[in-house]
Amino acid sequence: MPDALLEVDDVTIKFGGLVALDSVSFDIVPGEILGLIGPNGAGKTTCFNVMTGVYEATSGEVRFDGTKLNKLKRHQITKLGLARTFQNIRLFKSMTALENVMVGTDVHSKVGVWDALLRTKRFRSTEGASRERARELLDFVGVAALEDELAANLPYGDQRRLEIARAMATGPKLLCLDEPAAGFNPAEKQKLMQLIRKVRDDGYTVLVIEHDMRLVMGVCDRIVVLEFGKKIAEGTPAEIRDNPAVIAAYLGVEEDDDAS
Ligand SMILES: Nc1ncnc2c1ncn2[C@@H]1O[C@H](COP(=O)(O)OP(=O)(O)OP(=O)(O)O)[C@@H](O)[C@H]1O
Repeated sequence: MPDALLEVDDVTIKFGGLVALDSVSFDIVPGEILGLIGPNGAGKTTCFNVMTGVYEATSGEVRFDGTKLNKLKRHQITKLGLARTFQNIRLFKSMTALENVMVGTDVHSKVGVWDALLRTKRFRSTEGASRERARELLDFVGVAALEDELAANLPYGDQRRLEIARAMATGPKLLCLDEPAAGFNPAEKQKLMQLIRKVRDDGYTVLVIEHDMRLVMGVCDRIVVLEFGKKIAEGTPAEIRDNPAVIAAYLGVEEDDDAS
């Protein structure tokens, strides 16, 4: 396996008496689509949050591209190359689709406030490049025709796609999608699977948290399964599908429950 892009190394997170993550370790390698799954309350979002700087690990560490993330702020983590979308869409609703994506491209911009106020040459050329990149990304996710629409007016599925474009605009090495299929019908899920594969084929590494098993099994190269804050399995979709501990976790029965 190539060197890991992201390493979750023996991470524990406690909220008071509750252990939300219990000595969890796994790697994400460049170019893969990794799925993080588990029943409600298993710790998936907590895991996402520790990777993206929302929470700090109680013990253990997360390394991204060799850099320890524990003490970094969210924007510093974004600059390192880790971007995410949210379970509940968080677009700038009163900005257009294009503007939403341009905001993402600003992460690496060297343009300062004075450049913007005075509309300097540097500002104009950066703005032009940013607009062009944003257009490419809108086209990539399939919402190019809606670039001038306010984000709030986009159909739900297109808002989700726009969020992915905005996250991609930050130029991430790792793109983390938090329940991207939430609220989708089967046809939209199918389109989303194609988009996730296309994102990976374009050179990105992808982490997906998702409840929809068909989507996870259909799109992921590897899957990590959490239950009650612990990693209970890791493997290919076929391995996970047949894993007794995973089946038991999803059926809500004990592994050693002999039903006698
Ligand atoms: N900020 C917090 N303070 C206290 N407890 C928390 C906090 N965040 C998460 N938890 C708890 O940690 C546990 C794991 O929650 P988490 O949201 O990570 O699970 P999940 O697998 O993402 O669940 P779901 O699929 O329902 O989103 C839960 O018991 C939850 O109540």
